[in-house]
Amino acid sequence: MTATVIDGKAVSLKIKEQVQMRVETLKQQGVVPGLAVVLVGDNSASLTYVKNKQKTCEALGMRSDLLQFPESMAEADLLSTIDKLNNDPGIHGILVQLPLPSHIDEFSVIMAIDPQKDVDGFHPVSVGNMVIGHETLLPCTPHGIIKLLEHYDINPEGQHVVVIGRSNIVGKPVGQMLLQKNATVTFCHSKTQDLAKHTKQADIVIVAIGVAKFLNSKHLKPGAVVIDVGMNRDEKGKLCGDVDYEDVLETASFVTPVPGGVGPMTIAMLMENTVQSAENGLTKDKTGTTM
Ligand SMILES: Nc1nc(=O)c2c([nH]1)NC[C@@H]1CN(c3ccc(C(=O)N[C@@H](CCC(=O)O)C(=O)O)cc3)C=[N+]21
Ligand SMILES: [Mg+2]
Repeated sequence: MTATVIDGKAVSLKIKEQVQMRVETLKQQGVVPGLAVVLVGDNSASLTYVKNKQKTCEALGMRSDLLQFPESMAEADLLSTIDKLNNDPGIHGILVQLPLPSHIDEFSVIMAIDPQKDVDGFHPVSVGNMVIGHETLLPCTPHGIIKLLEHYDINPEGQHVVVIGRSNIVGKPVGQMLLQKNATVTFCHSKTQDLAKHTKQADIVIVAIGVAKFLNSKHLKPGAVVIDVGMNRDEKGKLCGDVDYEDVLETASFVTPVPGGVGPMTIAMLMENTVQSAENGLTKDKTGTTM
């Protein structure tokens, strides 16, 4: 039985439609959700992603400011730029494109963003709230993965989830969020002994390690759900994931393609976070309390 291909493009479109409606409602109340994307340096990949985010923002009727600075920008200047955005009432979401040049400390930059506008969900306050299960802006890729599972009625409750990779932007948060949804979660990483022993027990495997076509059917038990967060270039320069896609089709029950799987969901959830932040701001203004 061939695996069902999880159509991230289609699900992301559905989410963007819902965001568009929420933008319309906000506009009737005089609020235009605004996203500021800060890009330091001219790394071409980042430029493509940033342009993609801007295009999507505008297509949904939101304001999108792109602030681009030279690679040599001083950390202090970036921090004061963020401070201005924190205080700009027309900006509800702030995203500083990573990675940053090595002379800039990423942690200080993330810490400088007002958690109310932290649409990446990278700020320690956002991460802390997510881990304890408190209302917060959730990290886009992990949240997008949860939405994909929901859309295909894949209920993580009681399921054994194996996450391979423990980055702060995908591996760690997605495991915590699935724990929050009552899954049994195993975190695997480069120091894990006998990886296949763990992955062959998994009902759901999430791969986010940046190694092209790493995971194959020998890592899986029949019927496993495979979520590929990889974003690599294969020998022909084509975008490919961390999963040997053709090889797992006959073993997995569901698999996400790269491109067209998790990637588009990341963008859609960024849009949703921006609208959510604008709605939070409105609630705060009305009730004078923070969400
Ligand atoms: N502060 C910050 N937040 C981010 O969310 C962030 C970041 N920095 N730095 C870089 C990564 C990368 N990223 C992607 C988002 C969508 C696609 C995406 O839409 N991928 C499409 C393919 C796009 C293509 O064709 O290249 C897909 O997988 O179908 C890819 C990559 C967000 N990032
Ligand atoms: Mg750095």
